[in-house]
Amino acid sequence: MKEATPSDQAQDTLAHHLKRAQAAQQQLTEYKELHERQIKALVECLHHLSINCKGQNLELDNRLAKLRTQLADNPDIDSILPELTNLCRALQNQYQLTQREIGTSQQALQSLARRLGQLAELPDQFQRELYFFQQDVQKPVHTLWEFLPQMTRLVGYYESLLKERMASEEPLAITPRHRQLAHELAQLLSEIDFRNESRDMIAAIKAELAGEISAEQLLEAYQQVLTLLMADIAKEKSASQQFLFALNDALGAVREAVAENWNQSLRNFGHQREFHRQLSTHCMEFGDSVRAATELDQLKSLVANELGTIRELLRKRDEEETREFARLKGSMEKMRKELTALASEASGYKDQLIEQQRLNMLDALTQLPNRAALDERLKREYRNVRRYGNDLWVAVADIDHFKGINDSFGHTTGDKTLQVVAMALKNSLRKGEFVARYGGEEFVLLLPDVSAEQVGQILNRTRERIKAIPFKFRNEKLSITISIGAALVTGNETMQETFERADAALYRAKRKGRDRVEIDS
Ligand SMILES: Nc1nc2c(ncn2[C@@H]2O[C@H](COP(=O)(O)OP(=O)(O)OP(=O)(O)O)[C@@H](O)[C@H]2O)c(=O)[nH]1
Repeated sequence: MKEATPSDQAQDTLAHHLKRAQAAQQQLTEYKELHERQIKALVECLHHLSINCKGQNLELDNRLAKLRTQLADNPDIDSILPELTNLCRALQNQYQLTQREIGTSQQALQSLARRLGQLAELPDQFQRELYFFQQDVQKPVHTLWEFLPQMTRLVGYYESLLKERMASEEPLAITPRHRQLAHELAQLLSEIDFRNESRDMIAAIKAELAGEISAEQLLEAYQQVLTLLMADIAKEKSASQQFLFALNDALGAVREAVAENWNQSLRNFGHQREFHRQLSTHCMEFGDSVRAATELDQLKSLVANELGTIRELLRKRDEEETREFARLKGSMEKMRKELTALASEASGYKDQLIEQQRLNMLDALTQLPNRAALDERLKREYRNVRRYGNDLWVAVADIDHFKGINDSFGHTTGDKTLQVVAMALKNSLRKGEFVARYGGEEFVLLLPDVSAEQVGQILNRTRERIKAIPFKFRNEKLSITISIGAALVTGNETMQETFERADAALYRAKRKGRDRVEIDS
């Protein structure tokens, strides 16, 4: 066997190294491919993760979007390392923030659960569940996913309780505001004058408003009153419409009759002219014939003939005139009837309007002038004060402890008391004086041309008179008293200012023990 030369040995070594180099090269290529696959998978994973994290906070969103762009452009980990470091910091901050938020929300859930537990008449089972929930909600949770079911649970409790409460149809609680509204509606009803057919219903609503009314009943009362008011307005509107239609028809008929008369007059005028023409032709012909006649007999016969013709003409004319007169009479009669019907319609409507106007100025319960009437009267009186310097006293009278009468004997008794007091006030007036129901149990008196001394005497007399009325409620004898505050109108103040002074005097009278008159000085 031939011995290997050094050169052979060197060649073998080289071949061996070459092989190893190739193997290493192969390995490197495989490693690079693997690395690229891993980077790709990592990039994809980061991409999905970043999309999943989206929406937590703006800064994080911006960083993730930047990272996604960098990874898509150049998935070189070295170049994105600084951004990854920033991102890690932002994620850590976000985690801490989420923890804090979850903690706060858990506290809120706990407080809501506590408040829910404080509601009256909760079923035992519900109370128990709520207790366990409050325990659970105190345990720490680390992610939103752990927290969300807690929230859902509490929402479920609220929902089931709501369903149960709604099913039991518990009435809405009545608040002081509801009571105030009921009172205001009752007062309004006293001031409006409804049609006779609505009065029973209004009385029933008033009685309901005076008692312990529920929120639903109050709403229903408002709805009923609105419906009645709408019906009244509609009736009023239709009455006016009917009157206008009747007026229109009557005027149409009158216009026709006038036109017919006019045409008739024109025809008459034509007939008259024709008659005169015929008569004058005959007269001329007759004159000619008379002048031509030589014999007396001829003349006689001519005259007789002519008289016959004239008589005939006059008869025809007479007949025609009789016919025309009858026609004219008929048409005048028709017109007269239409006008009479219209006049009676108009007068009915006028009465209705006057009655409505009167009712609008009267308080329905006491039949005293109402606030609108008072305003009108005050304007007139104030003008007189300004123009002639007259004295005018404004007095506000208020029944004492009236609420007590309503509360003890009922609203209907209260209403009757108001009527009696109103009548007494009205009867105490002298000529030129005025009283109105101002609202509720308050009345306003206007006393012109009296001195301060006289006004005190007059008002005290009225007060005593009312006190002396022998009221008897459920066999209990009672005397009703009133307090009065009065103020003299001064030339340069507004009505409002005088009223305020009279009101302040009334308040003083109440404060000083009621059943007295206080004059603003
Ligand atoms: N019956 C009835 N009561 C009314 C009417 N208008 C108002 N009221 C009642 O009048 C009462 C007025 O009460 P308050 O303002 O508290 O005064 P008061 O009880 O008269 O007491 P003082 O004025 O302080 O002496 C309320 O209870 C009203 O409901 C009405 O038209 N009819």
